[in-house]
Amino acid sequence: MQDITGKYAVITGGTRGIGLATAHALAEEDVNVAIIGRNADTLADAADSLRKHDVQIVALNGDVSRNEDVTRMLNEVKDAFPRIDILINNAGIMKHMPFLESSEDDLSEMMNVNLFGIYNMMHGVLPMMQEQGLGDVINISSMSGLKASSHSALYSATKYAVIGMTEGVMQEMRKHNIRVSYLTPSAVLTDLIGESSLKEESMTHPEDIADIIVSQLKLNPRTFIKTSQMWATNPIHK
Ligand SMILES: NC(=O)C1=CN([C@@H]2O[C@H](COP(=O)(O)OP(=O)(O)OC[C@H]3O[C@@H](n4cnc5c(N)ncnc54)[C@H](O)[C@@H]3O)[C@@H](O)[C@H]2O)C=CC1
Ligand SMILES: CC(=O)C(C)=O
Repeated sequence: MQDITGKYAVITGGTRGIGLATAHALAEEDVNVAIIGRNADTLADAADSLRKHDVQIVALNGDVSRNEDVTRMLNEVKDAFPRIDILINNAGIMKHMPFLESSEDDLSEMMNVNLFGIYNMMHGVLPMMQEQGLGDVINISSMSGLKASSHSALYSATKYAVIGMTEGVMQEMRKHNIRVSYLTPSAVLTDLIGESSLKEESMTHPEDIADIIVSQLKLNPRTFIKTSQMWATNPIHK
């Protein structure tokens, strides 16, 4: 295992859910963390909650689907951090609806955040990691990126696309000692899925995904887990 103390991480969608839990877990490991969020107030609250850890915390306000925001935010990171070792592309949105009731706007809204957001972030960060000759990028897809279900056709399309893009980028980056991987969680107890038919305690919690991310980052840099699926062990209906 490697020691990740003192590394520098950027987490998109770090203001709540899986992103915020990951920010806390990394800060707990003495990793310096920059979080990205669209809402200035929630971003400030999340950053304040992270300041109990004895590491550098940077709050970046912007929308990952807007390339100009990503360029500005990465310039802010470069002013604060000497390098970026870890990029967690976590920001995502989900809309559920029957396919025939969906619109092109629904599709482009989800594509813009879930796919172009990751594209924009990787375009900005990977050249820095190539120069460093090391780095970790973890993209959050979903079980919906492996198997679509009724009313999730558009969301699934974005998450399948994340996997396709990640697989290709992974192959290009290995020779630079950059580990590019993706996770496919199933239902996680966050605001994104809203009311669930499952008992909360029996579901996967955001902290569980954060634990997996930290474990993967601690692997010796010569090895990585290309992808992993997370399931609740024994999901129980209410
Ligand atoms: N909760 C679940 O059951 C599962 C979630 N996922 C994925 O995990 C990721 C995180 O999801 P949750 O923590 O559940 O969601 P959440 O809704 O609790 O948090 C999403 C975060 O992304 C941020 N965000 C959304 N759009 C953004 C944008 N355009 N620019 C910057 N930040 C933006 C939000 O402000 C928030 O901080 C998403 O990509 C989601 O698709 C995957 C599988 C299961
Ligand atoms: C929300 C999501 O991505 C699920 C349940 O796979």
